[in-house]
Amino acid sequence: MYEKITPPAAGAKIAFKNGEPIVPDNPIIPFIRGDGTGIDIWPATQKVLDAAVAKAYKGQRQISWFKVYAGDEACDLYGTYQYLPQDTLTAIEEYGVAIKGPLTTPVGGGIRSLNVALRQIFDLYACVRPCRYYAGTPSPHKNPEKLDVIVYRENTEDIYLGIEWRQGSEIGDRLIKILNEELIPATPEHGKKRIPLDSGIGIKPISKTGSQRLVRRAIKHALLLPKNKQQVTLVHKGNIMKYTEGAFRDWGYELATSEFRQETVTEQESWILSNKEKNPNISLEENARQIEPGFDNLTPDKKAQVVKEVETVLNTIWATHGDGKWKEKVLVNDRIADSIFQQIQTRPDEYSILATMNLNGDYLSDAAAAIVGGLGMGPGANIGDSSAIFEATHGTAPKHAGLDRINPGSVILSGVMMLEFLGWQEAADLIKKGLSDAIANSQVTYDLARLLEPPVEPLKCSEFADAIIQHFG
Ligand SMILES: NC(=O)C1=CN([C@@H]2O[C@H](COP(=O)(O)OP(=O)(O)OC[C@H]3O[C@@H](n4cnc5c(N)ncnc54)[C@H](OP(=O)(O)O)[C@@H]3O)[C@@H](O)[C@H]2O)C=CC1
Ligand SMILES: O=C(O)CCC(=O)C(=O)O
Ligand SMILES: [Mg+2]
Repeated sequence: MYEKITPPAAGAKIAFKNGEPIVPDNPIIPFIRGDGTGIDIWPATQKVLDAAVAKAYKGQRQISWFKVYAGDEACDLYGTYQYLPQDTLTAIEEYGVAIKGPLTTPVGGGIRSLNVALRQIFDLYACVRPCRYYAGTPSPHKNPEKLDVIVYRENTEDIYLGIEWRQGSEIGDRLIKILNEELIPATPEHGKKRIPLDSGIGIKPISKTGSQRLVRRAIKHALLLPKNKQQVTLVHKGNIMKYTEGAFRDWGYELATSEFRQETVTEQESWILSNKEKNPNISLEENARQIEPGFDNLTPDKKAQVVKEVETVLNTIWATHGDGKWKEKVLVNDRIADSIFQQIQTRPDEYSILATMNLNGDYLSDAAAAIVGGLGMGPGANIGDSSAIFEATHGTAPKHAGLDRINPGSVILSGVMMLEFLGWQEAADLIKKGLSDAIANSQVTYDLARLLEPPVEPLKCSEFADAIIQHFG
Protein backbone atom coordinates (compact mmCIF):
# COMPACT_ATOMS: atom_id res chain seq x y z
CA MET A 1 0.00 0.00 0.00
CA TYR A 2 2.87 2.38 0.86
CA GLU A 3 5.99 2.81 -1.27
CA LYS A 4 8.49 4.16 1.25
CA ILE A 5 6.83 4.47 4.64
CA THR A 6 5.44 2.02 7.18
CA PRO A 7 2.64 2.80 9.64
CA PRO A 8 3.40 2.17 13.33
CA ALA A 9 2.80 -1.43 14.39
CA ALA A 10 0.63 -0.35 17.35
CA GLY A 11 -2.39 1.90 17.16
CA ALA A 12 -5.74 2.25 15.44
CA LYS A 13 -7.46 4.50 12.92
CA ILE A 14 -9.63 7.50 13.71
CA ALA A 15 -12.95 7.13 11.89
CA PHE A 16 -15.44 9.89 11.06
CA LYS A 17 -19.20 9.64 11.54
CA ASN A 18 -21.44 12.56 10.57
CA GLY A 19 -18.38 14.79 10.50
CA GLU A 20 -17.32 13.87 14.06
CA PRO A 21 -14.17 11.84 14.84
CA ILE A 22 -14.46 8.48 16.60
CA VAL A 23 -11.20 8.21 18.49
CA PRO A 24 -9.51 5.06 19.80
CA ASP A 25 -7.24 5.28 22.88
CA ASN A 26 -4.17 4.76 20.72
CA PRO A 27 -4.79 6.66 17.48
CA ILE A 28 -2.26 6.63 14.65
CA ILE A 29 -1.66 10.25 13.65
CA PRO A 30 0.41 11.14 10.57
CA PHE A 31 2.65 14.19 10.90
CA ILE A 32 4.61 16.27 8.39
CA ARG A 33 7.71 17.86 9.95
CA GLY A 34 7.67 20.83 7.56
CA ASP A 35 10.28 22.93 5.78
CA GLY A 36 12.37 25.75 7.26
CA THR A 37 11.67 26.14 10.96
CA GLY A 38 9.65 22.92 10.88
CA ILE A 39 12.94 21.25 11.77
CA ASP A 40 12.93 23.12 15.10
CA ILE A 41 9.24 23.37 15.82
CA TRP A 42 8.09 19.85 15.17
CA PRO A 43 10.31 17.99 17.68
CA ALA A 44 9.41 20.58 20.34
CA THR A 45 5.71 20.11 19.60
CA GLN A 46 5.82 16.32 19.61
CA LYS A 47 7.62 16.32 22.95
CA VAL A 48 5.00 18.59 24.57
CA LEU A 49 2.04 16.66 23.13
CA ASP A 50 3.44 13.31 24.25
CA ALA A 51 4.26 14.61 27.73
CA ALA A 52 0.76 16.04 28.17
CA VAL A 53 -0.97 12.86 27.00
CA ALA A 54 1.27 10.72 29.25
CA LYS A 55 0.58 12.90 32.29
CA ALA A 56 -3.15 13.23 31.66
CA TYR A 57 -3.89 9.56 30.91
CA LYS A 58 -1.04 7.64 32.59
CA GLY A 59 -0.62 5.23 29.70
CA GLN A 60 -4.36 4.68 29.10
CA ARG A 61 -4.12 6.82 26.00
CA GLN A 62 -1.23 7.61 23.70
CA ILE A 63 -0.59 8.82 20.17
CA SER A 64 1.22 6.54 17.70
CA TRP A 65 2.98 9.03 15.44
CA PHE A 66 3.32 8.14 11.75
CA LYS A 67 5.98 10.19 9.96
CA VAL A 68 4.90 11.16 6.44
CA TYR A 69 6.68 13.43 4.00
CA ALA A 70 5.99 16.66 2.13
CA GLY A 71 8.11 19.54 0.85
CA ASP A 72 11.91 19.38 0.80
CA GLU A 73 12.06 16.28 3.00
CA ALA A 74 9.80 14.44 0.55
CA CYS A 75 12.07 15.31 -2.39
CA ASP A 76 15.05 13.98 -0.42
CA LEU A 77 13.31 10.63 0.09
CA TYR A 78 11.15 10.22 -3.01
CA GLY A 79 13.19 12.11 -5.62
CA THR A 80 13.19 15.43 -7.46
CA TYR A 81 9.84 17.29 -7.62
CA GLN A 82 8.13 14.66 -5.41
CA TYR A 83 6.90 17.38 -3.06
CA LEU A 84 3.65 15.68 -2.09
CA PRO A 85 4.01 11.91 -2.55
CA GLN A 86 1.06 9.58 -2.91
CA ASP A 87 2.17 7.80 0.31
CA THR A 88 1.43 10.97 2.27
CA LEU A 89 -2.00 11.41 0.73
CA THR A 90 -2.85 7.76 1.33
CA ALA A 91 -1.81 8.02 4.99
CA ILE A 92 -3.86 11.15 5.67
CA GLU A 93 -6.84 9.65 3.85
CA GLU A 94 -6.56 6.46 5.86
CA TYR A 95 -5.96 7.93 9.32
CA GLY A 96 -8.19 11.02 9.03
CA VAL A 97 -6.43 13.39 11.43
CA ALA A 98 -2.93 14.78 10.79
CA ILE A 99 -0.71 17.62 11.97
CA LYS A 100 1.94 19.47 10.01
CA GLY A 101 4.69 22.03 10.14
CA PRO A 102 4.87 24.79 7.52
CA LEU A 103 5.76 24.14 3.88
CA THR A 104 7.50 26.51 1.48
CA THR A 105 5.78 27.99 -1.58
CA PRO A 106 7.89 29.94 -4.08
CA VAL A 107 6.62 33.37 -5.20
CA GLY A 108 5.89 34.00 -8.90
CA GLY A 109 6.71 30.68 -10.54
CA GLY A 110 7.46 27.16 -9.34
CA ILE A 111 5.19 24.72 -7.56
CA ARG A 112 1.81 25.77 -6.29
CA SER A 113 1.25 25.70 -2.55
CA LEU A 114 1.41 22.25 -0.95
CA ASN A 115 -0.49 23.66 2.03
CA VAL A 116 -3.35 24.77 -0.18
CA ALA A 117 -3.20 21.50 -2.14
CA LEU A 118 -3.69 19.45 1.04
CA ARG A 119 -6.73 21.56 1.99
CA GLN A 120 -8.25 21.10 -1.45
CA ILE A 121 -7.44 17.40 -1.85
CA PHE A 122 -9.09 16.55 1.49
CA ASP A 123 -11.82 19.19 1.13
CA LEU A 124 -10.84 20.77 4.46
CA TYR A 125 -13.18 23.65 3.86
CA ALA A 126 -12.95 25.43 7.21
CA CYS A 127 -9.66 26.96 8.31
CA VAL A 128 -10.17 27.74 11.99
CA ARG A 129 -7.67 30.16 13.53
CA PRO A 130 -8.32 31.27 17.11
CA CYS A 131 -6.54 34.42 18.28
CA ARG A 132 -6.64 34.80 22.05
CA TYR A 133 -4.33 36.36 24.55
CA TYR A 134 -2.17 34.50 27.05
CA ALA A 135 -1.44 36.64 30.12
CA GLY A 136 2.06 38.08 30.18
CA THR A 137 2.56 37.93 26.40
CA PRO A 138 4.09 41.20 25.22
CA SER A 139 2.13 42.85 22.43
CA PRO A 140 2.37 46.00 20.34
CA HIS A 141 -1.28 46.55 21.28
CA LYS A 142 -2.40 48.38 24.45
CA ASN A 143 -5.15 45.94 25.44
CA PRO A 144 -4.38 42.66 23.70
CA GLU A 145 -6.46 40.74 26.26
CA LYS A 146 -9.60 42.28 24.73
CA LEU A 147 -9.12 40.35 21.51
CA ASP A 148 -10.61 36.87 21.56
CA VAL A 149 -11.68 36.01 18.02
CA ILE A 150 -11.73 32.94 15.83
CA VAL A 151 -11.08 33.48 12.15
CA TYR A 152 -13.26 31.01 10.24
CA ARG A 153 -11.74 31.09 6.77
CA GLU A 154 -13.20 29.37 3.73
CA ASN A 155 -10.32 27.17 2.70
CA THR A 156 -10.90 25.67 -0.73
CA GLU A 157 -11.93 28.33 -3.26
CA ASP A 158 -11.53 32.05 -3.98
CA ILE A 159 -8.26 32.93 -5.75
CA TYR A 160 -6.61 29.96 -3.99
CA LEU A 161 -8.14 27.72 -6.62
CA GLY A 162 -5.08 28.86 -8.54
CA ILE A 163 -6.84 29.38 -11.87
CA GLU A 164 -4.71 32.06 -13.44
CA TRP A 165 -2.75 32.78 -16.60
CA ARG A 166 0.58 34.49 -16.93
CA GLN A 167 0.81 37.80 -18.83
CA GLY A 168 1.59 37.06 -22.47
CA SER A 169 0.56 33.38 -22.32
CA GLU A 170 -1.46 32.07 -25.25
CA ILE A 171 -4.56 31.23 -23.23
CA GLY A 172 -4.30 34.41 -21.18
CA ASP A 173 -4.20 36.51 -24.35
CA ARG A 174 -7.11 34.57 -25.87
CA LEU A 175 -9.15 35.02 -22.74
CA ILE A 176 -8.50 38.77 -22.67
CA LYS A 177 -9.51 39.00 -26.35
CA ILE A 178 -12.78 37.13 -25.75
CA LEU A 179 -13.52 39.19 -22.66
CA ASN A 180 -12.70 42.50 -24.35
CA GLU A 181 -14.40 41.80 -27.65
CA GLU A 182 -17.39 39.66 -26.65
CA LEU A 183 -18.21 39.24 -22.99
CA ILE A 184 -17.53 42.69 -21.52
CA PRO A 185 -19.34 44.61 -24.32
CA ALA A 186 -22.29 42.21 -23.90
CA THR A 187 -22.65 43.29 -20.27
CA PRO A 188 -23.95 46.87 -20.37
CA GLU A 189 -22.96 47.62 -16.76
CA HIS A 190 -19.29 47.35 -17.80
CA GLY A 191 -19.62 50.27 -20.25
CA LYS A 192 -16.38 50.97 -22.09
CA LYS A 193 -14.14 49.16 -19.60
CA ARG A 194 -11.56 46.87 -21.15
CA ILE A 195 -8.80 44.72 -19.70
CA PRO A 196 -5.29 46.06 -20.47
CA LEU A 197 -3.71 43.76 -23.05
CA ASP A 198 -0.55 43.19 -21.00
CA SER A 199 -2.42 41.77 -17.99
CA GLY A 200 -2.05 38.54 -16.11
CA ILE A 201 -5.46 37.05 -15.42
CA GLY A 202 -6.75 35.31 -12.27
CA ILE A 203 -10.20 33.90 -11.57
CA LYS A 204 -11.99 34.38 -8.24
CA PRO A 205 -14.78 31.82 -7.86
CA ILE A 206 -16.94 32.12 -4.74
CA SER A 207 -19.69 29.51 -4.64
CA LYS A 208 -22.93 29.45 -2.71
CA THR A 209 -22.18 25.90 -1.54
CA GLY A 210 -18.67 26.78 -0.39
CA SER A 211 -19.81 29.95 1.38
CA GLN A 212 -22.75 28.35 3.13
CA ARG A 213 -20.97 25.27 4.42
CA LEU A 214 -18.34 27.55 5.97
CA VAL A 215 -20.93 29.82 7.58
CA ARG A 216 -22.88 26.74 8.77
CA ARG A 217 -19.83 25.48 10.62
CA ALA A 218 -19.12 28.94 12.04
CA ILE A 219 -22.67 29.27 13.41
CA LYS A 220 -22.53 25.77 14.92
CA HIS A 221 -19.27 26.76 16.62
CA ALA A 222 -20.80 30.02 17.88
CA LEU A 223 -23.63 28.06 19.49
CA LEU A 224 -21.04 26.28 21.67
CA LEU A 225 -19.45 29.52 22.92
CA PRO A 226 -20.41 31.44 26.08
CA LYS A 227 -23.48 33.64 25.51
CA ASN A 228 -21.49 36.87 25.25
CA LYS A 229 -19.38 35.41 22.42
CA GLN A 230 -22.25 33.97 20.36
CA GLN A 231 -21.69 36.11 17.30
CA VAL A 232 -20.67 35.49 13.69
CA THR A 233 -19.42 38.41 11.60
CA LEU A 234 -19.45 37.92 7.82
CA VAL A 235 -16.34 39.67 6.49
CA HIS A 236 -16.36 40.74 2.84
CA LYS A 237 -15.46 43.42 0.33
CA GLY A 238 -18.91 43.23 -1.22
CA ASN A 239 -19.10 46.92 -1.97
CA ILE A 240 -16.45 46.41 -4.66
CA MET A 241 -16.75 42.69 -5.59
CA LYS A 242 -20.51 42.51 -5.60
CA TYR A 243 -21.05 39.09 -7.14
CA THR A 244 -18.33 37.24 -5.25
CA GLU A 245 -17.72 38.90 -1.88
CA GLY A 246 -21.15 40.57 -1.80
CA ALA A 247 -22.75 37.23 -2.59
CA PHE A 248 -20.78 35.61 0.27
CA ARG A 249 -22.47 38.04 2.66
CA ASP A 250 -25.93 37.48 1.19
CA TRP A 251 -25.56 33.68 1.21
CA GLY A 252 -24.33 33.86 4.80
CA TYR A 253 -27.41 35.77 5.93
CA GLU A 254 -29.65 33.50 3.85
CA LEU A 255 -28.25 30.42 5.58
CA ALA A 256 -28.46 31.95 9.06
CA THR A 257 -32.08 33.00 8.63
CA SER A 258 -33.21 29.70 7.07
CA GLU A 259 -31.29 26.78 8.61
CA PHE A 260 -30.74 28.53 11.97
CA ARG A 261 -33.89 30.66 12.15
CA GLN A 262 -34.61 29.86 15.81
CA GLU A 263 -30.99 30.24 16.91
CA THR A 264 -29.94 33.45 15.14
CA VAL A 265 -30.80 37.10 14.78
CA THR A 266 -29.23 39.41 12.23
CA GLU A 267 -27.96 42.80 13.30
CA GLN A 268 -30.61 44.56 11.23
CA GLU A 269 -33.36 42.39 12.72
CA SER A 270 -32.07 43.23 16.20
CA TRP A 271 -32.46 46.96 15.43
CA ILE A 272 -36.01 46.49 14.14
CA LEU A 273 -37.04 44.42 17.17
CA SER A 274 -35.39 46.76 19.60
CA ASN A 275 -37.10 49.81 17.99
CA LYS A 276 -40.45 48.15 18.61
CA GLU A 277 -39.49 47.16 22.15
CA LYS A 278 -38.59 50.77 22.96
CA ASN A 279 -41.73 52.09 21.29
CA PRO A 280 -44.44 49.42 20.88
CA ASN A 281 -46.57 51.76 18.71
CA ILE A 282 -43.81 52.68 16.29
CA SER A 283 -45.04 52.71 12.68
CA LEU A 284 -43.41 50.49 10.09
CA GLU A 285 -42.21 53.57 8.24
CA GLU A 286 -40.64 55.17 11.32
CA ASN A 287 -38.96 51.86 12.17
CA ALA A 288 -37.61 51.69 8.59
CA ARG A 289 -36.36 55.30 8.90
CA GLN A 290 -34.43 54.40 12.05
CA ILE A 291 -32.70 51.36 10.56
CA GLU A 292 -31.89 52.76 7.12
CA PRO A 293 -29.52 55.76 6.98
CA GLY A 294 -30.74 58.32 4.40
CA PHE A 295 -34.22 56.76 4.31
CA ASP A 296 -35.91 60.07 3.48
CA ASN A 297 -33.79 60.50 0.36
CA LEU A 298 -34.58 57.07 -1.07
CA THR A 299 -36.77 56.58 -4.12
CA PRO A 300 -40.40 55.62 -3.29
CA ASP A 301 -39.73 52.09 -4.51
CA LYS A 302 -36.69 51.66 -2.31
CA LYS A 303 -38.54 53.16 0.68
CA ALA A 304 -41.39 50.72 0.18
CA GLN A 305 -38.89 47.88 0.04
CA VAL A 306 -37.32 48.82 3.38
CA VAL A 307 -40.75 49.20 4.98
CA LYS A 308 -41.68 45.78 3.62
CA GLU A 309 -38.51 44.29 5.13
CA VAL A 310 -39.42 45.73 8.53
CA GLU A 311 -42.94 44.33 8.23
CA THR A 312 -41.65 40.89 7.24
CA VAL A 313 -39.22 40.74 10.15
CA LEU A 314 -41.90 41.71 12.66
CA ASN A 315 -44.41 39.27 11.18
CA THR A 316 -42.03 36.34 11.04
CA ILE A 317 -39.90 36.61 14.19
CA TRP A 318 -41.52 38.98 16.69
CA ALA A 319 -43.14 36.03 18.50
CA THR A 320 -39.93 34.03 18.78
CA HIS A 321 -37.34 36.83 18.97
CA GLY A 322 -39.23 39.92 20.27
CA ASP A 323 -39.40 41.23 23.85
CA GLY A 324 -35.64 40.86 24.21
CA LYS A 325 -35.55 37.16 23.30
CA TRP A 326 -33.22 38.06 20.39
CA LYS A 327 -30.49 38.86 22.92
CA GLU A 328 -30.21 35.11 23.61
CA LYS A 329 -29.61 34.28 19.93
CA VAL A 330 -26.41 34.11 17.88
CA LEU A 331 -25.95 37.59 16.42
CA VAL A 332 -25.04 37.50 12.73
CA ASN A 333 -23.67 40.76 11.35
CA ASP A 334 -21.31 41.75 8.56
CA ARG A 335 -18.38 44.10 8.17
CA ILE A 336 -16.47 45.29 5.14
CA ALA A 337 -13.00 43.75 5.10
CA ASP A 338 -10.90 46.91 5.36
CA SER A 339 -13.04 48.10 8.23
CA ILE A 340 -12.65 44.86 10.20
CA PHE A 341 -8.87 45.29 10.20
CA GLN A 342 -9.26 48.52 12.18
CA GLN A 343 -12.21 47.23 14.20
CA ILE A 344 -10.20 44.35 15.70
CA GLN A 345 -7.75 46.98 16.93
CA THR A 346 -10.12 49.71 18.04
CA ARG A 347 -13.07 47.60 19.31
CA PRO A 348 -11.61 44.10 19.72
CA ASP A 349 -14.08 42.95 22.35
CA GLU A 350 -17.04 43.50 20.02
CA TYR A 351 -16.09 40.54 17.83
CA SER A 352 -16.04 36.78 18.20
CA ILE A 353 -16.19 34.54 15.11
CA LEU A 354 -15.06 36.21 11.88
CA ALA A 355 -16.34 34.21 8.89
CA THR A 356 -14.30 35.07 5.82
CA MET A 357 -13.49 34.04 2.31
CA ASN A 358 -10.07 32.56 1.67
CA LEU A 359 -7.89 35.61 0.93
CA ASN A 360 -9.43 37.91 3.52
CA GLY A 361 -9.03 35.19 6.15
CA ASP A 362 -5.40 34.68 5.21
CA TYR A 363 -4.64 38.37 5.81
CA LEU A 364 -6.87 38.73 8.84
CA SER A 365 -5.47 35.72 10.72
CA ASP A 366 -1.90 37.08 10.57
CA ALA A 367 -3.12 40.54 11.65
CA ALA A 368 -5.15 39.18 14.57
CA ALA A 369 -2.25 36.95 15.68
CA ALA A 370 -0.01 40.04 15.75
CA ILE A 371 -2.29 41.69 18.30
CA VAL A 372 -2.02 38.80 20.76
CA GLY A 373 1.74 38.39 20.53
CA GLY A 374 2.68 37.55 16.95
CA LEU A 375 2.82 34.60 14.61
CA GLY A 376 4.48 32.46 17.27
CA MET A 377 1.10 32.44 19.02
CA GLY A 378 -1.20 31.71 16.07
CA PRO A 379 -2.55 28.16 15.89
CA GLY A 380 -4.91 26.71 13.32
CA ALA A 381 -6.92 23.77 12.05
CA ASN A 382 -8.14 22.82 8.59
CA ILE A 383 -11.37 20.91 9.06
CA GLY A 384 -13.55 18.96 6.65
CA ASP A 385 -16.33 16.44 7.07
CA SER A 386 -14.07 13.38 6.94
CA SER A 387 -10.59 14.60 7.89
CA ALA A 388 -8.67 17.38 9.59
CA ILE A 389 -5.13 18.71 9.37
CA PHE A 390 -3.78 20.93 12.13
CA GLU A 391 -1.14 23.57 11.35
CA ALA A 392 0.01 26.99 12.51
CA THR A 393 -0.95 30.26 10.81
CA HIS A 394 2.68 31.13 10.04
CA GLY A 395 5.04 29.83 7.37
CA THR A 396 8.55 28.43 7.30
CA ALA A 397 10.32 31.65 8.50
CA PRO A 398 13.47 30.53 6.63
CA LYS A 399 15.88 32.99 8.21
CA HIS A 400 15.32 31.32 11.59
CA ALA A 401 15.44 27.72 10.33
CA GLY A 402 17.65 25.23 12.18
CA LEU A 403 18.73 27.74 14.84
CA ASP A 404 16.59 26.30 17.67
CA ARG A 405 15.29 29.80 18.37
CA ILE A 406 11.83 30.10 16.75
CA ASN A 407 8.68 30.07 18.90
CA PRO A 408 7.01 26.64 18.68
CA GLY A 409 3.91 28.05 20.46
CA SER A 410 1.68 28.17 17.41
CA VAL A 411 2.25 24.54 16.36
CA ILE A 412 1.99 23.43 20.00
CA LEU A 413 -1.33 25.30 20.25
CA SER A 414 -2.39 23.69 16.96
CA GLY A 415 -1.67 20.41 18.75
CA VAL A 416 -3.93 21.61 21.58
CA MET A 417 -6.67 22.19 19.01
CA MET A 418 -6.06 18.67 17.74
CA LEU A 419 -6.33 17.19 21.25
CA GLU A 420 -9.59 19.10 21.78
CA PHE A 421 -10.86 17.83 18.42
CA LEU A 422 -10.09 14.28 19.63
CA GLY A 423 -11.94 15.00 22.87
CA TRP A 424 -8.73 14.75 24.92
CA GLN A 425 -9.46 17.90 26.89
CA GLU A 426 -7.41 16.99 29.98
CA ALA A 427 -4.19 16.81 27.93
CA ALA A 428 -5.10 20.01 26.05
CA ASP A 429 -5.70 21.84 29.35
CA LEU A 430 -2.32 20.76 30.71
CA ILE A 431 -0.56 22.32 27.73
CA LYS A 432 -2.57 25.53 27.92
CA LYS A 433 -1.68 25.81 31.61
CA GLY A 434 1.99 25.02 30.96
CA LEU A 435 2.21 27.57 28.16
CA SER A 436 0.36 30.27 30.11
CA ASP A 437 2.52 29.79 33.18
CA ALA A 438 5.77 29.74 31.18
CA ILE A 439 4.85 33.00 29.48
CA ALA A 440 3.64 34.61 32.71
CA ASN A 441 7.04 33.63 34.15
CA SER A 442 8.79 35.42 31.24
CA GLN A 443 10.19 32.10 29.97
CA VAL A 444 9.78 32.91 26.29
CA THR A 445 11.50 32.64 22.92
CA TYR A 446 13.22 35.55 21.12
CA ASP A 447 10.07 36.94 19.53
CA LEU A 448 8.40 37.63 22.85
CA ALA A 449 11.62 38.27 24.79
CA ARG A 450 12.47 41.24 22.54
CA LEU A 451 9.13 42.87 23.32
CA LEU A 452 9.23 42.38 27.09
CA GLU A 453 10.14 45.30 29.32
CA PRO A 454 12.63 44.95 30.82
CA PRO A 455 13.96 42.58 28.12
CA VAL A 456 14.68 39.01 29.20
CA GLU A 457 17.17 36.43 27.97
CA PRO A 458 15.26 34.36 25.41
CA LEU A 459 14.80 30.61 25.72
CA LYS A 460 15.63 28.36 22.81
CA CYS A 461 12.77 26.72 20.94
CA SER A 462 13.53 23.39 22.65
CA GLU A 463 13.88 25.08 26.07
CA PHE A 464 10.47 26.71 25.70
CA ALA A 465 8.97 23.26 25.11
CA ASP A 466 10.68 22.04 28.29
CA ALA A 467 9.41 25.05 30.23
CA ILE A 468 5.85 24.30 29.13
CA ILE A 469 6.19 20.72 30.34
CA GLN A 470 7.67 21.84 33.68
CA HIS A 471 4.66 24.11 34.20
CA PHE A 472 2.11 21.31 33.70
CA GLY A 473 2.10 21.20 37.51
N1 LIG B 1 0.69 26.95 6.14
C1 LIG B 1 1.93 27.10 5.74
O1 LIG B 1 2.71 26.15 5.72
C2 LIG B 1 2.39 28.45 5.34
C3 LIG B 1 3.50 28.56 4.54
N2 LIG B 1 3.98 29.79 4.20
C4 LIG B 1 5.20 29.80 3.39
O2 LIG B 1 6.30 30.06 4.28
C5 LIG B 1 7.36 30.70 3.54
C6 LIG B 1 7.88 31.89 4.31
O3 LIG B 1 6.86 32.89 4.35
P1 LIG B 1 7.01 34.28 5.08
O4 LIG B 1 6.30 35.28 4.28
O5 LIG B 1 8.43 34.52 5.44
O6 LIG B 1 6.13 34.16 6.40
P2 LIG B 1 6.42 33.38 7.74
O7 LIG B 1 5.11 33.28 8.42
O8 LIG B 1 7.12 32.11 7.49
O9 LIG B 1 7.43 34.31 8.55
C7 LIG B 1 7.34 35.71 8.58
C8 LIG B 1 7.87 36.25 9.90
O10 LIG B 1 6.91 35.95 10.92
C9 LIG B 1 7.57 35.66 12.14
N3 LIG B 1 7.33 34.27 12.49
C10 LIG B 1 6.95 33.23 11.69
N4 LIG B 1 6.85 32.11 12.39
C11 LIG B 1 7.15 32.42 13.66
C12 LIG B 1 7.20 31.67 14.86
N5 LIG B 1 6.95 30.36 14.90
N6 LIG B 1 7.58 32.31 15.98
C13 LIG B 1 7.85 33.62 15.97
N7 LIG B 1 7.79 34.38 14.88
C14 LIG B 1 7.45 33.78 13.73
C15 LIG B 1 9.05 35.92 11.90
O11 LIG B 1 9.25 37.31 12.13
P3 LIG B 1 10.61 37.95 12.71
O12 LIG B 1 11.70 37.48 11.81
O13 LIG B 1 10.35 39.40 12.66
O14 LIG B 1 10.78 37.46 14.10
C16 LIG B 1 9.17 35.62 10.41
O15 LIG B 1 10.31 36.17 9.84
C17 LIG B 1 6.76 31.03 2.17
O16 LIG B 1 7.23 30.06 1.27
C18 LIG B 1 5.28 30.92 2.37
O17 LIG B 1 4.62 30.61 1.19
C19 LIG B 1 3.42 30.94 4.68
C20 LIG B 1 2.31 30.88 5.49
C21 LIG B 1 1.68 29.64 5.85
O1 LIG C 1 0.69 27.97 1.33
C1 LIG C 1 1.37 28.96 1.51
O2 LIG C 1 2.55 29.04 1.14
C2 LIG C 1 0.80 30.15 2.23
C3 LIG C 1 -0.47 29.82 2.95
C4 LIG C 1 -0.85 30.84 3.93
O3 LIG C 1 -0.36 31.94 3.98
C5 LIG C 1 -1.86 30.49 4.91
O4 LIG C 1 -2.48 29.45 4.82
O5 LIG C 1 -2.08 31.30 5.82
MG1 LIG D 1 -1.16 33.14 5.58
